[in-house]
Order: sequence, then structure tokens, then C-alpha cells
Amino acid sequence: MTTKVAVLGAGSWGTALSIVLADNGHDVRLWTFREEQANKINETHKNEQYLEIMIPEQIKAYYDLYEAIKDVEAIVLVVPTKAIREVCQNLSEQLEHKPVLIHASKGIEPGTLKRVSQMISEEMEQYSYDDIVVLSGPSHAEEVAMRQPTTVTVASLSEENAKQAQHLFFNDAFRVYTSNDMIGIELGGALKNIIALGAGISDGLGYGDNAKAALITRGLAEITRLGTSLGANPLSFLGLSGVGDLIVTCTSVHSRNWRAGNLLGKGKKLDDILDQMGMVVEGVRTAEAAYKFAEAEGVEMPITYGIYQILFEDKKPKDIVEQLMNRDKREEMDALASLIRNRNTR
Ligand SMILES: NC(=O)C1=CN([C@@H]2O[C@H](COP(=O)(O)OP(=O)(O)OC[C@H]3O[C@@H](n4cnc5c(N)ncnc54)[C@H](OP(=O)(O)O)[C@@H]3O)[C@@H](O)[C@H]2O)C=CC1
Ligand SMILES: O=C(CO)COP(=O)(O)O
Repeated sequence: MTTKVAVLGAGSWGTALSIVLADNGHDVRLWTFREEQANKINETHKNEQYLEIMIPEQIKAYYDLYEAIKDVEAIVLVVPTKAIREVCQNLSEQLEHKPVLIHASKGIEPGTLKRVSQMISEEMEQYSYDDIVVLSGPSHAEEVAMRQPTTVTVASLSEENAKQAQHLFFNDAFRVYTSNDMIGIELGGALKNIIALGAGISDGLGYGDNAKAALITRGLAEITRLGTSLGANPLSFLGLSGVGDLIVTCTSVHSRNWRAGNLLGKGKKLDDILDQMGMVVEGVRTAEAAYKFAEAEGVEMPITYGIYQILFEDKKPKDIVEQLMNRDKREEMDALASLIRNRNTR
């Protein structure tokens, strides 16, 4: 059955998800706030600033938000986290009905420490937190657009909405699982970007696979610690939006977070890196948010703290490596085990 879907955000990920939806036979409206970009996509069937591949002709680009959303049955929100509130305010003013709302953005707001679904429900009277669906997992846009096998998770407190989202996106190159752990799925997707910056820094410094495996493993431990203390199911961090996304982002040259970290490790300045990237590097703002979150929750996140110091306190990457390697001796699973024990006895 053909569903009318509006995808809001015509960057790499919005375009790749539009391709999945178009392949599934849906009527896709890809919205951008730049008129010349909408015209160019409709004329050339390419969005070449973000992806090299041709896009199916049934994807129509829109500049007028009302025209894009007026009669759709689903909305997929894929703008950078820092644009979520602004886009949701406009959307809320113009939306006259209640299509299922799926977001695919990965970040935490530094000022409020809110996840994306929390920001959406604050800005849109049409939706409660329980209605919203998040889509997350190891899924670089470049590979999804080429129909390479990819697996993701959709989570919602509404089982019906999660299943609807699963059905919309599911195909033989894009396998979609469901979950009801909103907190775990959103936090896994957001926090892995910080560790990916670290993996890039490590590679930029010339360190090898041992260092990267250590960052991924100990990074997962601290993501799980924070996530569990915020109410996530610890098992979610062993899933696609946890270790899955952590692996892909820490090891792929497609990752903007890894690439930004790599340049930091090579001695480039953060502002210059962000200027030349031309795409969002979510891990930077999320590192600030996670550092504040960890402080507020009393959770140890030494890697996140070290990356925060490199990004915001101008600390040298080599000094942070020394700081991490010389922390007190400890048992591998102590902090995590006690958190999980506390959670189970609550
Ligand atoms: N790329 C990927 O592989 C994946 C990305 N994600 C997540 O998806 C989200 C979007 O990332 P991605 O598409 O890659 O980012 P890009 O940087 O590729 O694109 C961002 C898009 O959002 C637009 N935008 C920025 N601000 C606004 C605004 N205020 N109103 C409307 N549109 C705006 C940009 O417009 P303009 O062109 O004018 O700058 C651009 O089209 C991020 O949270 C990211 O972490 C998740 C999974 C995979
Ligand atoms: O989330 C992603 C892949 O799952 C994309 O990561 P980057 O934003 O680092 O490119």
C-alpha cells in the first residue's frame, strides 16, 4: 500500500531515508528550507551536495512546508538536533492532522539535556512523548542510498506506531527491528558520536587497532553506565543502536564524527574542521551535553570527559591519552555491575 510520507531535512540522511521509502513504493515529499535546493533536486534527481547517487523520480522536493505535509500519513524528521525545536515549532503551526511522527536525529541538547523525542513533544502540542518513534542504528547514508544491507531499530512507547514505522521502511536491503526502549535507543545513537570523535582522534594520532578497540569497549561501558542511570534498558546498548552504531561510526570513513576527530588528532583546530566539513558533526554538542549529564548523575565517563576537554578546553589529545591510561587501577566490570544491580533492585 502506498503511504504519503514527508521527510523533513534534505541532508545526507533525509535523502537516503527518502530513497528507502521510495523503493518501498511510497509517495515521498522531501522538504528543504532552501528553495534553490528543492528546484535543483526536482530538475536533476540528485542532491549532489550530500550524496552522489541519482534519486528515484517519485521523490519530490518541496520548499513550502505546508504543501509537503498537508495530506501525509507519516512524517520523518531528520534535521540536525540543533534545528529540531525550530522545525517543530513551524511544523506545529502548520499541521492540521496527526500523521505518525518518526525522528532519525542523533543528539542531546546541551542547554536542557533533553533527547530529541522530548524536544519534539515540548514543541508540538499534537504529539505526546508516547506517540513519537525514533529510528536509529548503524546506517551510514552513503551505504543506505546504494541499497547495501543495513539494519536499524525503531523504538516507541506506542507498539502500534513502532510497527507502522517498521512496515514503512522494511525491505530486503533495510531490515528494521522494533523496541520499546526510547531512552536506550536515543541515547545509544547520540552518545556513540562522542566515542567516534575519540576513535578518529586516536587514528589521527597514529595509534592502532588496540587503542580503537579499547575506546569502543570502554566507550560502550560508559554509555551503558549513563544510559542505565537515566532509565534505559542496559540490553539496548548491546543492540543495533548501541554497540552496532558504535562500531560503524568508530570504524568508517563515512562517519563525520570520526573524520572530525581524525583531523583533531592531526592537530587541526575544531572551528576550521567544522567549517570545512559542510555537514553536521553531532558529537561536538552531544559531548557537552553528556559531560553535564554525567556530572549531574554522578556517573563516571572518563573518555567523554577527555573528549570534552579536547573540544572545549583546548587540551592536547596526547595529554588526554596519558590521563586516560593513568587512571586508578580497577576491576573491569565494577561500576557497570553495581549500576545494573541497583536498577534491578529498584
Ligand atoms: N548521515 C548519516 O549517515 C546519518 C545521520 N544521522 C543523523 O541525522 C541527522 C541529520 O544528519 P544528516 O542528514 O547527516 O546531516 P547533513 O549535515 O547531511 O544535513 C542536514 C540537513 O538539515 C538541514 N538543516 C539544517 N538546519 C535546518 C533548519 N533549521 N531547518 C531545516 N533544515 C535544516 C541542512 O540544510 P543546509 O543544506 O541548508 O545546511 C541539511 O539539509 C543528524 O542528527 C545525524 O546524526 C543518523 C543516521 C545516519
Ligand atoms: O549515525 C551515523 C551512522 O549510523 C552517522 O554518523 P556520522 O554523523 O558520524 O556520520
